[in-house]
Amino acid sequence: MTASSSETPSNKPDASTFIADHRQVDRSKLSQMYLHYVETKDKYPNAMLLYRVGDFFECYFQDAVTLAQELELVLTSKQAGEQGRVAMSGVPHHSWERYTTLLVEKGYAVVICDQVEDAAEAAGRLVRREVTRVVTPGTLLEEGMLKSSRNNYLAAVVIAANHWGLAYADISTGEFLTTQGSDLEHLTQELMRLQPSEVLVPTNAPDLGSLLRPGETSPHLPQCLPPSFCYSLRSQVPFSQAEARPKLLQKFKVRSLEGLGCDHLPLAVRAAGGLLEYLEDTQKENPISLQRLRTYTTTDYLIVDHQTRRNLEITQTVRDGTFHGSLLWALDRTSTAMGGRALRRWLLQPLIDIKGIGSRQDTIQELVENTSVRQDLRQLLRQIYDLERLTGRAGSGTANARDLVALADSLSRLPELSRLVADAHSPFLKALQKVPPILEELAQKLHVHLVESPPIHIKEGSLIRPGVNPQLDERKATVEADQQWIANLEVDERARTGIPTLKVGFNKTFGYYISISRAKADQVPANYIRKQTLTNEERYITPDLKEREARILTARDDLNQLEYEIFTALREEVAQQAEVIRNLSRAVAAADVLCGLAELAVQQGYCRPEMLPGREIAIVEGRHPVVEQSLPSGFFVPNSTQLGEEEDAESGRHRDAESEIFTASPRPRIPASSSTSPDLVILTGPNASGKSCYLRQVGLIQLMAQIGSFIPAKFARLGICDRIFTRVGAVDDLATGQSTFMVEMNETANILNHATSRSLVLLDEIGRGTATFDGLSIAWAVAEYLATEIRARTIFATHYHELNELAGMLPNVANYQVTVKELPDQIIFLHQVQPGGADKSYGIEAGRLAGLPAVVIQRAKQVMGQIEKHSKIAIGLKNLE
Ligand SMILES: Nc1ncnc2c1ncn2[C@@H]1O[C@H](COP(=O)(O)OP(=O)(O)OP(=O)(O)O)[C@@H](O)[C@H]1O
Repeated sequence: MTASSSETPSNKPDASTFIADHRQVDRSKLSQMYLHYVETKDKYPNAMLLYRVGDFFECYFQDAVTLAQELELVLTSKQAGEQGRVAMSGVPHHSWERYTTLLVEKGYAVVICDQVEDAAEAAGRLVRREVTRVVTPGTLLEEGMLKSSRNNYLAAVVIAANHWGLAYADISTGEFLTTQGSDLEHLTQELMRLQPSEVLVPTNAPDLGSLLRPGETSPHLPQCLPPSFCYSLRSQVPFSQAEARPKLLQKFKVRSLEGLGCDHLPLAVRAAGGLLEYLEDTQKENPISLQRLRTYTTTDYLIVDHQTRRNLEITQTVRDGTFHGSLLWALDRTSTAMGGRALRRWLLQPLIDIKGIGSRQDTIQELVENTSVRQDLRQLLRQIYDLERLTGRAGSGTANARDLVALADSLSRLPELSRLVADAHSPFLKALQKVPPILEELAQKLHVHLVESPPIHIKEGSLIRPGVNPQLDERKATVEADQQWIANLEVDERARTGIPTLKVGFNKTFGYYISISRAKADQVPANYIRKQTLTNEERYITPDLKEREARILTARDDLNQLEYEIFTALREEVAQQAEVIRNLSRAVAAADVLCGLAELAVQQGYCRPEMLPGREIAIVEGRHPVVEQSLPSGFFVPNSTQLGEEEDAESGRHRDAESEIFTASPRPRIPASSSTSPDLVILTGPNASGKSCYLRQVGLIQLMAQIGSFIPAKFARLGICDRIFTRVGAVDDLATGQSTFMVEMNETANILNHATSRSLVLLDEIGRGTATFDGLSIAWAVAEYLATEIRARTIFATHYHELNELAGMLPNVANYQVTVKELPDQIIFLHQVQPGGADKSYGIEAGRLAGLPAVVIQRAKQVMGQIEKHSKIAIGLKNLE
């Protein structure tokens, strides 16, 4: 890619020969255009200013240097009046989206200063240019800049002491939510869930307007904000109650914020108001159509902290951060982009409301039972484009004609969709039964007006069908007649002049011309006016030809303008219906997720779990949803789980775990243990036997159940969890300078401080990062605390067999082991979870299989024999001392 210039650039830039900082110039010596550039740059000192000059967007001064460095473009220089040469780099104007995407991905804000009038209109004076858009990571709209599979969130936070407000919006889909909380840790967790592309923070920093790229720090950034996001430092004024409240009232045309649910939440209001102001500031004349603000509470959902989401590999794997191998990968059978995004949102925010879960389950069940509706629905959904984002682009005036055609195609599928589910009785299918007639009319109108395959550019005509607008048709007919006259000219003039090689051509500089080979130049008629001489030909014009040309060009401009006006009026009509389209899109997205989950349930043989308000977690023949799909069919060994004694709803007493579900019902029994429904299970077994897999399987099944999905099991009764915690093999957190052991202890402390009897706690080893006895002691105390003080449902996988003794001391603790079959010189992994504790760890055997030298293995066995003989670890009861 080479840099551009309407002037000739110097080929070898030499930093000493040009100015690369706009603050160093003598403005009185700048030519008009550069003065305007510098003045615009003053307003956006922290953004990259892309300045339209003819067919290019150019950057000057420091932005030119950055642009060239970041995008590997040529850095050159340009004469900027008497001031001399200034650094310059640029990109072709039609590829601004691509280059802007790259810059935004690198964490830059990009200001687009476009020409807002034609160079011809300017007639010699400086062409009028204006900032038409400020593009930042959180304010992307263009299709090419966004990932279809995930939302692109812009967040805003307001922090006051230990309280916080958080608002977030995806301006491409219109989603807009706000909340408020009182523990800064919860704010961090919400941000980690959302993974916003940009976070607005009100500060009194001197460098307001700057965008901190991920990892960059500022003393003005509150400590609780994770460093992995882009932060925009904003003025505090729009985030004040005095500014934010009226802004929301005005935006949503309401008299009070009560209807939006945030009247009593001042911090939520301030965050939302500040976010709106930012959108106005960056979008300039493109209005953003947001959905009505919704207020939510984090405790309305199952709380899954970032660590747990990571450990359970919900959206990406721990090992290499890939989508492939994650839970989302295993579950996603959606057919639309909207459904894909919704499934991701659901997985990151499972429910705790049994009724809500039940509605989703009912819909899945109906689709599981009705194969033909399910298949037809999937087929139809595949033909529906991204209605949410298409509507978003229509609303903000960035949609092109292709977008509107795609929108019309999708809208016209909706009646078919509604007919398909006409007899359905589950809630999410019923939501599709009524398509507002206005949407059918809109689709019809768009189809009638727009050609089937319009071009991308909307100002160059060929968008509107004939018969739509008489004025347009009339002008088209005139242009066509003139074009036909020109087309005939070649034939007529050849006959008239007797020159068979005479041609009529067109180029941008001269317009239409008649070309004749130089050898025949003496035969040209008298009315030909010579315009250009080339090596082999002469080019002429005639007054008639020029007259037609002028008519064609003017008529074509008018025509294009008229088409553009008709198009923008259509786009405006779509924008007017944004709310209606988006409501339906949400219903389509939800139905798509559930249809995909139904398909998955059928393909993989999932069951509908019974969801209960109690504490029981009973899973019969459960499977790990991801590992199962990665293994050949039938290879995965199912395992059952029984945790948490169920409380008798009326008396609140614990019911006997041997009650009806496992005795009276013909359902398979889960393994019996000392406690048939323990709160805490100590899980032992050799390396690679399947402990981690089992542990995660239980967490994933619970999480899947709470998004309303069917689950990989034969049968399950699951009490609703308030939180899921995991602690899984730690990795050094080098970024924060914490050792493996400290990370492990921090995570364990977090669990012990926040878990409740309604939580599910999954611990994969504790205390391995320190001396054996320290580690064992901590592990023991943690298990004991969880079982007796918190009574959280816990599975504790460990190599410390000593912990098996706990089961003999505490009634709500049981031992499970993952079994292996021992042959003389090998171990066969059965992957079966059985009651009882393993008494052998096979660690030395694992070392042998891994290829440790025989002499080392031999010596290890000898040492172990000695330790076993001499060491008797005294493990006592609490009141031992
Ligand atoms: N139930 C199962 N059915 C079939 N294969 C399984 C099952 N459970 C685990 N596996 C396989 O065994 C491998 C090892 O399992 P996992 O990592 O859970 O072992 P582990 O006991 O936690 O080992 P370590 O103690 O070394 O961490 C998994 O990668 C998986 O492929």
